[in-house]
Amino acid sequence: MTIAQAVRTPEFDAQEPAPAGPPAIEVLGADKVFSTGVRALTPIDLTVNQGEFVTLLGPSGCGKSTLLKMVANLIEPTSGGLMWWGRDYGHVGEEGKKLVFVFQDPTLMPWSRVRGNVRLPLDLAGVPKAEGNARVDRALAMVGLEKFDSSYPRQLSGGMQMRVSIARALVTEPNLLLMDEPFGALDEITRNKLDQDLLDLWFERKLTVVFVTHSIYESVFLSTRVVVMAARPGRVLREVVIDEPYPRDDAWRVSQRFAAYARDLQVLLAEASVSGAAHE
Ligand SMILES: Nc1ncnc2c1ncn2[C@@H]1O[C@H](COP(=O)(O)OP(=O)(O)OP(=O)(O)O)[C@@H](O)[C@H]1O
Repeated sequence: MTIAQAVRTPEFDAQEPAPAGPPAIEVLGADKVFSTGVRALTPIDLTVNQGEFVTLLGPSGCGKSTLLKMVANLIEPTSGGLMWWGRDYGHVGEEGKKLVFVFQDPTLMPWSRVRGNVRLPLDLAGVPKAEGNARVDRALAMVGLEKFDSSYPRQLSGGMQMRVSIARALVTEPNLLLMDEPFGALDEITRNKLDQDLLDLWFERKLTVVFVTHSIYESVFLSTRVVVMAARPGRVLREVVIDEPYPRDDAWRVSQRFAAYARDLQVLLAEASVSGAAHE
């Protein structure tokens, strides 16, 4: 019996199938061996359905970012493959299907005001100015920065800069948001606030999100499903459905069910570390 099985709570066993939207992303036996010889991922099978909020949780080096970058088509699998909305990557963009990647570092242009930073993807795509400005206004309102459109990045806090980065992603009107530890560098209060705002945005706009984090609490707060990964070699250890209705708020953070999920994931992460060490 594994440690995780030994302490499993009722919540843990009461797993329901993931939300039933059609697949947005299918990872089909995709693995990754880098040219250095490092095997970052063993073959992964994972489906993210439309409308889900899926979090990849695991110890450092377990391949979370590698998997997310494969989903973003920023790196190719060594073998196996992926499908985006049931088709290959060459068809992304058809029928209005778009994905966008948000990094931990907001990577803003320091010489450009907030409005210019958010408008960048539209300028690159040749969107006419009037339409672009209207879309920038909408994106800034979504992240609560409409009064800061003339500020420079250096005039903003770290949390506000991250909001600009999210607005720059939303201005492209994506269906799928891929986020690699977007709030990892922020203090806990700012992080909780941004988690709440992101969740509200996801809920209202019916987005699909794949989110990478080290934080158990963040994963329980946000996710419809947590994919726990283990290292050396990187693999999926377990998927846990967080069976809690939305919208979620601070009452969820302090509930007993939240604590039970967090405890179960803590045990699973301990198992992930032990089994990772066993592979060394
Ligand atoms: N471009 C690369 N070339 C060679 N090895 C790489 C490359 N990118 C990642 N790796 C290795 O692949 C493994 C998985 O890395 P990855 O960054 O995906 O893990 P992670 O779970 O996201 O880690 P962290 O939580 O620390 O960001 C690590 O051993 C890492 O050193």
